[in-house]
Amino acid sequence: MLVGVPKEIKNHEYRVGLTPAGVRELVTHGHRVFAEKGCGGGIGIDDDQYHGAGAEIVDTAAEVYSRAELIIKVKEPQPDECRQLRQGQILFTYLHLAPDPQQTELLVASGVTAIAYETVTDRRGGLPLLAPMSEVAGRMSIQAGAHCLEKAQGGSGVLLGGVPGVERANVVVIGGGMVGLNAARMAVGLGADVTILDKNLARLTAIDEQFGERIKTVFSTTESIERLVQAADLVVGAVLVPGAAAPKLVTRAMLAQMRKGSVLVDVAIDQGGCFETSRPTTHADPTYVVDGIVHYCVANMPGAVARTSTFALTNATLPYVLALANHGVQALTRDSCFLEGLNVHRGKLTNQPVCEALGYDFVPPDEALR
Ligand SMILES: NC(=O)C1=CN([C@@H]2O[C@H](COP(=O)(O)OP(=O)(O)OC[C@H]3O[C@@H](n4cnc5c(N)ncnc54)[C@H](O)[C@@H]3O)[C@@H](O)[C@H]2O)C=CC1
Ligand SMILES: CC(=O)C(=O)O
Ligand SMILES: [Mg+2]
Repeated sequence: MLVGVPKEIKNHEYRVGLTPAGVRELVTHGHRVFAEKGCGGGIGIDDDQYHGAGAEIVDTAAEVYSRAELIIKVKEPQPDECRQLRQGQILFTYLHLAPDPQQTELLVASGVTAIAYETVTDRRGGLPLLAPMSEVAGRMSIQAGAHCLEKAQGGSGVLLGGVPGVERANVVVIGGGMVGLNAARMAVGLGADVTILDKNLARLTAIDEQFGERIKTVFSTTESIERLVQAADLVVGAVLVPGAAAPKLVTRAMLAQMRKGSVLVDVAIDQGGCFETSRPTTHADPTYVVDGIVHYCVANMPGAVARTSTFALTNATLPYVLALANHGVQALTRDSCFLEGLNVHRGKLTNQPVCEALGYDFVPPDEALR
């Protein structure tokens, strides 16, 4: 198969969908890889390394899109990228369609087969291609939050771990999955007082077993969220209902009860955000203030630590990339968990929560592929 790797164009996005190690695997399996000039430059991998691994370096993204049958990316295609996709081509990347009607419309119109990293599942019900970036974003959420709490950033001037004689900060993490667990781990490490909420009791039990008395676990209801957010210095939004738009769990009214300068970090922003007052921001301008509360809502947090993130992501995606290159869309029909990644195929929308969020007719993925 002809595989293409364009350079990412989203704001401050330096990750790349395939490393030279991945190129080498593909080439060894008889595939050809077109890598856009400079695609790995942001993480210190130069064109010579791609070329040495067997890639053909092409000058423009347009050339990658016109020649490749399988496009490997990191972020959702931007409108200019969507317009270069075509029927018969496979796109494999993060999509996050539920909060993004424009991208959805463009992908449907293009006829492309679009497979979303974030909805591929595994046999244990996990999200193997979201997990590595959730680990990164969860860990980053606490360092971002700690920075936002500084006075110069508009924060309340609270140090997460306190010091002897001065109490530590209250960190509340809503959602105890991959992001939440990693956020909690960092917050505990910095000495904060950490509470984690989830509505899945099995998650709370697992966290309790792992952390013991170092973390408080609380069942997530409107009442518990309202009560805990009031006293929080830093709230991390880490919920997910796979594929669906995130539920709005912290309302604008709740902000009025918080101390001015407290911070909300909405990691779930890529699914629309779980705070009523969230809107997506970029690494160039990551925060804004509503009712005295600092909001950090960057939709591609791992892009800031692009080198770590690229290796973490491509370690997870490579087996799937190889399966697609070897078998085309048949790779999906051979593996029901991989099939759950299919979001768009030849003008049909094949992910139910996305259809519900955006008002499209749902076509089951196996039916769409028939
Ligand atoms: N902004 C960014 O750069 C990044 C964002 N993300 C996003 O972070 C979000 C979380 O991802 P993961 O932790 O991997 O998902 P996950 O599936 O591992 O965990 C989500 C957790 O939320 C819980 N949950 C659902 N509804 C809830 C509610 N009403 N109250 C409390 N908990 C609730 C679930 O039970 C689950 O334990 C996703 O939207 C993901 O796309 C992930 C990586 C990077
Ligand atoms: C998961 C995601 O959206 C990201 O890594 O940017
Ligand atoms: Mg994102």
